[in-house]
Amino acid sequence: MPANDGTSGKGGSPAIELRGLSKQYGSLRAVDGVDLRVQRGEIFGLIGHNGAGKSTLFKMMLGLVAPSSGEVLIQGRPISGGDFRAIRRGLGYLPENVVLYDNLSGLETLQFFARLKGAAATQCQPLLEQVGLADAGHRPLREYSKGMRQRLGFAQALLGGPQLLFLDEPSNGLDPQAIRDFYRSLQALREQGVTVLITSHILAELQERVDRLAIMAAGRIQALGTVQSLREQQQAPLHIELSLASEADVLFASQLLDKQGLPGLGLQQRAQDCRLSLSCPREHKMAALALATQLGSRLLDLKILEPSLEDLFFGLGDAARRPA
Ligand SMILES: Nc1ncnc2c1ncn2[C@@H]1O[C@H](COP(=O)(O)OP(=O)(O)OP(=O)(O)O)[C@@H](O)[C@H]1O
Repeated sequence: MPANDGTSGKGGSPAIELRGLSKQYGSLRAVDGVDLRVQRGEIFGLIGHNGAGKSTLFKMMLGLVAPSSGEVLIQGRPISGGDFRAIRRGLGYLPENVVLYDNLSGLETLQFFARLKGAAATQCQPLLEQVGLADAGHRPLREYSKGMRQRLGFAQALLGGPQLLFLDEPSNGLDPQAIRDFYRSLQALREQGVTVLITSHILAELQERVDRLAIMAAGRIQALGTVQSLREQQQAPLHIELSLASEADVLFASQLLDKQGLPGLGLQQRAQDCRLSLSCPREHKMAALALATQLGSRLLDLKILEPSLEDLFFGLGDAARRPA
């Protein structure tokens, strides 16, 4: 494992350990030699292009798809071993596409899944309340919106109080308030020591909410770490945005910055709203700020923006792209 992957370094067996995990479908290598450790109590994000192998990786970790080679250990125990059923009982899974029966009510649906999972039926009503469906529990699912179905799917994943949660695009169809509530409940679970693996294509949503993440492409992990460690690994430039008093000041500022010739400084003038954006290598941040202070009263405001997860994803270039 790379040293700079932001691993928390907590003791004990990792919640999940993958060793050389691969899955071959005919001539397609859907997952290709993945090594990974996720620590207990981590919220771990998995991102990547369509078909990168995220769901297949999830299904192998859940024991739903047999690996072609490699090994999955859950809390130090192999998922394929004799205690498979006991291990599975400690896992919660929200699949990408939840299959639900339209004629059952929300409560009946949860009770059905509780029976399958061997969980107490008394958990169902409190779980409906937890996901904001208390008032809809007796309505048939054919009357549920997409977001309500997704919330019910989340409640289903929480049945039995799992210590490990696998959530495949859980915020799909949720409105902004529901997304916020959903991530708050993930934080609460994390504080109780629950480990959460989550996939999403909405990178801005994951950026501030995961402890670490892996970027997958073509079945492989291309980058791994905290968002900050990925910024450092990639040496991703910062964005500095200057607001100036007039168009003439924009010109003055860009000439001043140009004259200093700091290497790698990308200048973009937006004269129409008196802004100047710089893409600035990290090591020149202080020099660029020192230059900005020379602008005196011409400078009205200054913002420093760290590269977003989306910037980092696209910064990987071909390594993050879907094979043609
Ligand atoms: N049962 C299967 N049989 C054959 N190929 C499969 C099977 N399941 C997945 N694949 C292929 O494996 C690759 C990885 O698929 P997977 O669903 O894991 O990707 P993903 O990263 O979850 O994609 P998405 O973001 O679109 O959900 C894809 O090329 C897919 O077509």
